[in-house]
Amino acid sequence: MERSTHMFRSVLRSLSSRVTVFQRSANSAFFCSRTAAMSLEDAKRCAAYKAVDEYVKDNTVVGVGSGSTVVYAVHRLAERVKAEGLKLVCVPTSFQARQLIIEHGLVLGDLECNPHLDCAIDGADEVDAKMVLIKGGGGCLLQEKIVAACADRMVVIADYTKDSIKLGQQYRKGIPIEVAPMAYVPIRNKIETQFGGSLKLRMAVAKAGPVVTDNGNFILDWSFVDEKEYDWDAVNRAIMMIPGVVDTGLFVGMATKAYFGQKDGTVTERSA
Ligand SMILES: O=C[C@H](O)[C@H](O)[C@H](O)COP(=O)(O)O
Repeated sequence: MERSTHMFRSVLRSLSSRVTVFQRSANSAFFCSRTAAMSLEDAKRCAAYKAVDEYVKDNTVVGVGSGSTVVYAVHRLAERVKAEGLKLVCVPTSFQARQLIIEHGLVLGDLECNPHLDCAIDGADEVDAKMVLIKGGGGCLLQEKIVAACADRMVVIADYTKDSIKLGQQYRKGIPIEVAPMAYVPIRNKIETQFGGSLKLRMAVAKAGPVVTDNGNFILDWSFVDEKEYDWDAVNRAIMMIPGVVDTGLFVGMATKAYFGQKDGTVTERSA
């Protein structure tokens, strides 16, 4: 009995050092307050809430990205729709995003009915100083790139671990490349010969064999050469020319704004 009371008190103590992450200000906007123990999840949430509050307006079409940070953006979209009566149409970038939109009671759109978006909000695996992104850690790069290309602006939401000067500084899993299954070996060989480094076929975790994307393709993760200075725009274009390559996780010249949630509850910004 004494032991469980002690455990309950220590859980309460640890929670109370962290709960004041969000407060509602007088004008009902949310902001992050600083606490001693901001977690990575708190940092993601701060960035996501700020982006949604600053970029999403009434009567607009919003692209909903994929991954763990986007979950917070969808929470905030749902909160604002409820509180402010915003009229939004949400276009998903993956099966995960589609489920999030439906679960939160948001209006689901698609590119057939909504080919023009006002803004796309998405996470990233890494963002460099020039706003070149690596995306596709969750295998959703193809639809993410298509949706972002249909939006007036692409806004990135991320925690501080995604913020880099140079690609590869933070994200060590390589650049994801979505490929037609039959072509993965010749594509792997061509990229290794032309640009160096090595490519690995991404394997599934709770399934035997490779990861199969929402589009029925495979993913190659390219560990490029750290010491080399790559022109990512040129590299992206060259890889896209290889038959069988469906798309790359290199997003060059697409994102206009990035929000990075920090350890101390602040959010830093970068613009293209
Ligand atoms: O395929 C996944 C997407 O590109 C994600 O946006 C990216 O992996 C970042 O995800 P997270 O917010 O979970 O770090």
